[in-house]
Amino acid sequence: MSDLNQNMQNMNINGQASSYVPPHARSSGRADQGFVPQQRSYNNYDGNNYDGGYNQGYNSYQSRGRGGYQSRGRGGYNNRGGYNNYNNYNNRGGGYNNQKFSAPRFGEGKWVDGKHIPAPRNEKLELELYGLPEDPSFQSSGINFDNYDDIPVEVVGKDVPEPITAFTSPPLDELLVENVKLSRFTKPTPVQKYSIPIVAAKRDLMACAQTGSGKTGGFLFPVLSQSFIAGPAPIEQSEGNIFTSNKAYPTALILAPTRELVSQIFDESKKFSYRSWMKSCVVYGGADVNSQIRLLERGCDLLVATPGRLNDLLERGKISLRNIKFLVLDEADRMLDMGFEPQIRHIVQGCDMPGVHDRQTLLFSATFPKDIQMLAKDFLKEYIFLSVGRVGSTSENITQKVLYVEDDEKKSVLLDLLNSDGEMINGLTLIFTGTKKMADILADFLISQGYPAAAIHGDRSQAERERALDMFRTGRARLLVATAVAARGLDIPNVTHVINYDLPTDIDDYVHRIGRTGRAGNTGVATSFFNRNNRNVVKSLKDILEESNQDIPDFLNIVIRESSGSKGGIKSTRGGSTRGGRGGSRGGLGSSRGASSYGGNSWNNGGGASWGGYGGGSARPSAPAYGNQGGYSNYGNPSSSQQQWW
Ligand SMILES: Nc1ncnc2c1ncn2[C@@H]1O[C@H](COP(=O)(O)OP(=O)(O)OP(=O)(O)O)[C@@H](O)[C@H]1O
Repeated sequence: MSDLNQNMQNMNINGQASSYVPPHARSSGRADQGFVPQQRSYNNYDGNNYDGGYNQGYNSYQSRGRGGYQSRGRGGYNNRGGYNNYNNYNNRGGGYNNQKFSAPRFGEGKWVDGKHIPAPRNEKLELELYGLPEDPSFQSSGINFDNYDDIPVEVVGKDVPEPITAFTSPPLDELLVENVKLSRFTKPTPVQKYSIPIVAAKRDLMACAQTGSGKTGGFLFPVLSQSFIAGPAPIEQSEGNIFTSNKAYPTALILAPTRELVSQIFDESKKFSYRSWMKSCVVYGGADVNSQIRLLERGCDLLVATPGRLNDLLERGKISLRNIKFLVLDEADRMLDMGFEPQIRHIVQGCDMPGVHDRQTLLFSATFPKDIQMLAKDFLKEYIFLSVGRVGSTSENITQKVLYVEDDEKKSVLLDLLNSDGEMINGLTLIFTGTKKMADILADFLISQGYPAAAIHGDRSQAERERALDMFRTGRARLLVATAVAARGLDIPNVTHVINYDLPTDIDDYVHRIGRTGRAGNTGVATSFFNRNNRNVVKSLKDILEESNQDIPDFLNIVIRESSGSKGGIKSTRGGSTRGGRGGSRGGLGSSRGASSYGGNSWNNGGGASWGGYGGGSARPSAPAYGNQGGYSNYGNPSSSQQQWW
């Protein structure tokens, strides 16, 4: 890698063809011989080869239309017979009804006469849910996990509860603590340290934390724990007999932008709701709606959904939101980017969900542009704002490299990277392209060169997308070529390298893309191919590299200089010309308490969102002072164009 880097750094970027001849194109014979990728075998814990049963299991899964990643290879518990019913064991009407009508199933507890009765432990299920410690398809925390403690945290709001330092009961429910231990989580990440007591104190929360730093647990732990303690809401008589109305009445609703993300959150929720009265369901578009309805009819206490499909099911009268105690919006900025705002507003304000004072709302977002602030103003009450690290910053667990590569050299350089030491042996590599077409072309190219590659993008069917992800997770495809559809939230263990074959045009996407590696305290590498076509992000890319103490190649400065001399110049897209959502000054907040000093000025770099106006002492936050700082020019309506490249 280092030789290659040297070559790249020394490349002539003055528009002449490079003299660099990639090793694989030289007559060394490697290209002729073809590459025989080394691949670790990933067997199921029970010793069955995953390949063997995959298709059969996958198809049967599809025919049930269950949704989610059940075939993703973490033991594949729908593929093997004995456990096929585990996820179908949901009793109708959720935990409330268990007490009267249904015998609990494996791993499902019940709520009886105001008491939580957890199910007995089940060894096989635990193996399915939590895996073995050495199983690489389960994320384990890495050597830098303790470094999260050094990340500056800022908490703003009235009467902020003290953070916790360990997973203990109280404030957490005992069962949740047991499930956290089964997941081998030894201590909370910063976002979890704060979110757990904040939610326990019945407060609303708006939060932002670095990629891979445990935001999912940040909302799942407190929501599940509080629900375990409080139990389900009784169904009112006026609703009629729910056994004939076949409606689901979830207690908690989690909205997230993509099918993959909701499926992943659903999987996590099953781990942490194990043995409890809470039954999880997932619904998303692109999968058979009738199968999802049948599952909902069997009971749903925690619903993870994409906004579009949830609206559909609400319109069909299959779900009532009247019992919602917790509303979580994950990746809120991405949902707005994707044009989901009308659906979200309809779900929250236009159906039967309790009002803002009768539920708790948690909003997680990487950026805080104007429309997110509007949403927060309408959906949250006197909330606490939590930020872990600088908003939009990258984790220092990721080593970022930028190579100058002209478009027509990208394939060659990619092959070089893939052939460099250990690349195809040690971990998984995620390669991002700018377009769906390029994702297919590149995956085909890599396969033709003998590399185990799969592709995922928005034009692929749901089954194809799940299959590609599954192959990647299980290591059967060690390379996944993806569009931005895989940029956010996906938590795939053992991704050691992210390659931006095409850099994104939005620097926030860069942050999320590279955040697929270096998660949970593990280290990772992100390599980006840069050329003059990427000049729109050059300044913001340099800012990001600087902030996270990475090397800055000279060519970035050259292109910045060139561009600032040209008509219009170059501006940082960070909080400036394109999005304006990053950073953001937040004047006028009430009390402020940081776990460590936040460095004050870093919030003011962006010049984008003004986070002002929320008076600490008022019963409700007053309208944020949006500040009109000119940071939002392109932010308004990206959904249609975005979906083209997804
Ligand atoms: N307390 C913890 N101890 C150890 N590992 C943890 C802990 N909390 C979360 N993890 C693991 O860290 C990984 C990243 O967590 P998660 O996916 O929630 O990150 P995230 O902050 O939501 O990232 P992104 O911004 O990319 O969505 C997951 O594999 C999760 O299981």
